[in-house]
Amino acid sequence: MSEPITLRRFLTRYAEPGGLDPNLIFLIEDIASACRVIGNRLRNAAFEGNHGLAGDTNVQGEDQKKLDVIADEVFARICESSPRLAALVSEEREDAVWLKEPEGGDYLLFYDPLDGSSNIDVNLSVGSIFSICTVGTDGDRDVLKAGDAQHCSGYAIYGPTMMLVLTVGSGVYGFSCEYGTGDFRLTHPRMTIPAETSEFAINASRYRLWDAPVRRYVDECSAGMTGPCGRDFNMRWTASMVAEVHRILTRGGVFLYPVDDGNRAAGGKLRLLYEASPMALLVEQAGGAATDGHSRILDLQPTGHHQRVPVILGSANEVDRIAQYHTADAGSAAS
Ligand SMILES: O=P(O)(O)OC[C@H]1O[C@](O)(COP(=O)(O)O)[C@@H](O)[C@@H]1O
Ligand SMILES: [Mg+2]
Ligand SMILES: [Mg+2]
Repeated sequence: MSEPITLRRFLTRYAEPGGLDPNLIFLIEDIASACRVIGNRLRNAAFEGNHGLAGDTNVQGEDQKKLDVIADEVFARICESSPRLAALVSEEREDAVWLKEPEGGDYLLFYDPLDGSSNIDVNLSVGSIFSICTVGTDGDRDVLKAGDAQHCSGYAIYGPTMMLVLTVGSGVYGFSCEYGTGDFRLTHPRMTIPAETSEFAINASRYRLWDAPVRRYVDECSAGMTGPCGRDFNMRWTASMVAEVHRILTRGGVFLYPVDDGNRAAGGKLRLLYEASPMALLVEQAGGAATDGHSRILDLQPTGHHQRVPVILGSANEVDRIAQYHTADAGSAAS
């Protein structure tokens, strides 16, 4: 039997023809260790009294779960000693945490320590999302990086199998955590998203709040065989972006968290730096597409750490169709 491809073996031998920077490998391995620890803390949460609210709100005014706080601390504790990591930028912290005086080529780590945390208490899949960029020049403390500047992005999914899924800019690879050894082993090489799909994911309870292009898309999908699509669609909503993206990377589909009348003032629901950009890189690397309805997500220039944006991602043909509906709607509003 051939030797298993562990995460380390993949990163050192296969991830990039010329070899990845060893300091990037150290950082990705630190992230994997943090995710392994978070997975264990989730598994033992009931015994350790870690279900429920922390009793505080985060910078965005959201109630923090105890495990949001724990996962954030685990990420920081394990990754902060990574060589050449200059700053941590967390969804749960108001400001970037600078670990050293930044030098050109140092790394910046962006993370959502626990995504989909409303699912913890009901024991459904949650995840952690991460993204890595570099410092431009010595002393540069700018962390507002556009998605195209990412060197690596990925997520851990804490589901029936714990997995780490990542891209270092050339394809998407999934590693399953082996029970017992804790090793992440390559089980899903070159994950790809089919261009066509008949499955969509959206929080349909917000129907009354949606803009016309989103309603049009969902109405057409819901009309199935009798509508303009000429085929039936399936719908899924887990309320955990990691789980939705993982499903899309596995069997295709489209995910929408659009701007609507309920979240327009905030700019949308999902965060650009910790959720939209990392997932958009993965989705594009798997052959899919990601837009805010008007622009490619990876082209968006952040204006703030915790900026929120509309997100539509997944199978390329469906994402294109939804983007066309937005263009047509903007055109008719202008005329
Ligand atoms: O509550 P809703 O409208 O279903 O929103 C669910 C969305 O919010 C999120 O849970 C936000 O992430 P956090 O749990 O990190 O705040 C996404 O994972 C998910 O797609
Ligand atoms: Mg999240
Ligand atoms: Mg979160």
